[in-house]
Amino acid sequence: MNPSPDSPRAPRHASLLLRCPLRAGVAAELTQLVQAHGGRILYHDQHVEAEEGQYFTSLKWDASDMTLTDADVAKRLAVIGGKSPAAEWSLHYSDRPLRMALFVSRDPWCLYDILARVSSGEWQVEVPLVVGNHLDLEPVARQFGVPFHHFPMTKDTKEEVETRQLELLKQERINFIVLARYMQILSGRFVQAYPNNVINIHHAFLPAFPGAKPYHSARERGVKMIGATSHYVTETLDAGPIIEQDVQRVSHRHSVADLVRLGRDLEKIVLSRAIWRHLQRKVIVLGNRTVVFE
Ligand SMILES: Nc1nc2c(c(=O)[nH]1)N[C@@H](CN(C=O)c1ccc(C(=O)N[C@@H](CCC(=O)O)C(=O)O)cc1)CN2
Repeated sequence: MNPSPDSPRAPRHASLLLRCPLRAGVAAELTQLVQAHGGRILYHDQHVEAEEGQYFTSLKWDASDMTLTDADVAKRLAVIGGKSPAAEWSLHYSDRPLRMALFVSRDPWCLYDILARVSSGEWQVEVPLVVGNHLDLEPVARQFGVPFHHFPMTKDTKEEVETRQLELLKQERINFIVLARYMQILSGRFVQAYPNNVINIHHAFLPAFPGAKPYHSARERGVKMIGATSHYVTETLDAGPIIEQDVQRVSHRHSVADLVRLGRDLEKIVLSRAIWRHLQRKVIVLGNRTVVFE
């Protein structure tokens, strides 16, 4: 169905994330770049890490009537941000949705939650594929009309399987990957192919209880709170920059099965908040920490 000629054109929004060495005037230069060339600022937030001498900003504007080309905006940002390696920035336009791959194993709740948010239109993102190391969740992907790619893996086949996975992700122009209870440890090679673009949900309040079976460890420790943590994936297990966390009270009456049941809701909400912030271009990484704008 084609929109009628007089239907309102969707606005074209630009979202800038920038980190650069702190210097006077950088905020004014960025807002001036937008406003002097037809952009209308919709959101602007900033943060300074004084000790590291770093400036961070999240700037969003309506670019529908910009008088500069995207390439010219990028060139001027490179000058403002500075060419030093200490600077990094990304500019995303709303008419080019990000492409997200989902990696799963056997646990379905996070996959259902994500696919429901995408299929309902809550999230403007493309999900070209689901990758699973087991076939359990193929029916879930099929239910939402998303191609499922089965990559069974053992320690001996991991390198070869990851090579095929990376080829598929490149072929599908994937921008970032979500590990939705994916229970395989990614190699350093894989992680380096998507730096700070692999998001994991760990079912514990990190740094407590990293690794497999955190609910068993929590029960054994007799905790009075369980938690969930979403973080960018690094080669070191469950040690990447934290994006979002939350907790839930528990007591001696809760078995491991109870903790798993109570933890499911935490995992879904924490992972969805992290994905939403990433989609909104609100997360910048500094070392092993993040700046997460509202
Ligand atoms: N490079 C990384 N890969 C993965 C991470 C990560 O932080 N860095 N997070 C995990 C998810 N996860 C906990 O949230 C987790 C998954 C699996 C295991 C584990 O030990 N699994 C197997 C070993 C599988 C393998 O060697 O690949 C096991 O139980 O022995 C621990 C934690 C996802 N990947």
